[in-house]
Amino acid sequence: MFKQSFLFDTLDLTTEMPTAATKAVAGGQLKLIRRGVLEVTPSEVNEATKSIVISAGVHGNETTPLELVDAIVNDILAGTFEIKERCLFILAYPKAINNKTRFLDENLNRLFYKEVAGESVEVDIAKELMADVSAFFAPTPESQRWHLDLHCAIRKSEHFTFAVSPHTLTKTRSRELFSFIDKAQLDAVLLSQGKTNTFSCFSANTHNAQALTVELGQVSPLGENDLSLVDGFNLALRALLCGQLDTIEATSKSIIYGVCQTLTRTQEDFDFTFDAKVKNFTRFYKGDELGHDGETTLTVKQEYEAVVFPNKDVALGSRAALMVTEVNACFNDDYLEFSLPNS
Ligand SMILES: O=C(O)CCC(=O)N[C@@H](CCC(=O)O)C(=O)O
Ligand SMILES: [Zn+2]
Repeated sequence: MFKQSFLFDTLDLTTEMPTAATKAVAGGQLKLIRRGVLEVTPSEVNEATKSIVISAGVHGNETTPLELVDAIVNDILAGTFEIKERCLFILAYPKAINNKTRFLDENLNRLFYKEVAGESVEVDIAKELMADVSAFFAPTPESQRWHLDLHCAIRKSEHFTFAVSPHTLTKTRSRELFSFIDKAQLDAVLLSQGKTNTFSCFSANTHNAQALTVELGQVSPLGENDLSLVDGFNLALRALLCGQLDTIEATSKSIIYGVCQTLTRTQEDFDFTFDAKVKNFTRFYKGDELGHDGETTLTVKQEYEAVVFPNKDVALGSRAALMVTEVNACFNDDYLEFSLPNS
């Protein structure tokens, strides 16, 4: 089906990819929808079959997920790994991956919303990917829809792996999804409180999918990743895809944080008080000054707030950091509910 592999054929923009090519494998069929978008269907599909989107490469310099996905597809083709759920594997942004940069014109992972407009490479990609995911989820029960959008963090982190759970008004934080987070040995999970127009947010809000952005360590060049550092995640992901998640024991509980502030850059004159190389989840305490946005001083409001994804140079109107704090969460009717301290 591929000259080299799903990943390296996708990245080889000098060669056409035979869209709609199919290949039967033990226990299913692979169908190349288009460059970078591969649908794998198990031999048996019923109401209980999950439909799982696994996306990687939304940011071109985040390469661990690319290597994990390529290894899974290689094993399916080799017949050594048999999926039992419907899967859509996406390698989202070949040009940025080849360019070894996060994006070319603008951040693709802020463009996943229906009314997206404008002229950029990324807007076109976002529209195509939303259409691919919508087509994949269309014939399926909402309760069986999952989307794991795999990323890496730009900076070092107090938590090497963590997930971001997008905010929705529907039941998209299931006990099963959070059991997966624990079984995948993700150190932490952030509960968003507002729309973020990310890929996982699109699937959760538009298709009521159980969806996460997953951060798998720190960015490094393709082929230079130590995949052993995300073994726990890889094993749980593979167990999920072959319907054997219940064979995986959770050896620890992920710490649950709530997003208590989203710091947005609205002014040219924007800066933080802390060093640009600060680790994700570095803590600041009530009253601490975090920085300024024009004339507005940014301060800590909770007893403590930990900073995640700080980037003072984002485009005006974009998210410059998330501030999070630990929350008490519980499951009500098998869906997670939480409240911020003193809320
Ligand atoms: O390390 C960073 O600053 C960014 C890493 C990354 O790409 N994270 C995602 C998170 C998306 C979300 O909030 O769900 C992003 O910024 O797009
Ligand atoms: Zn990313």
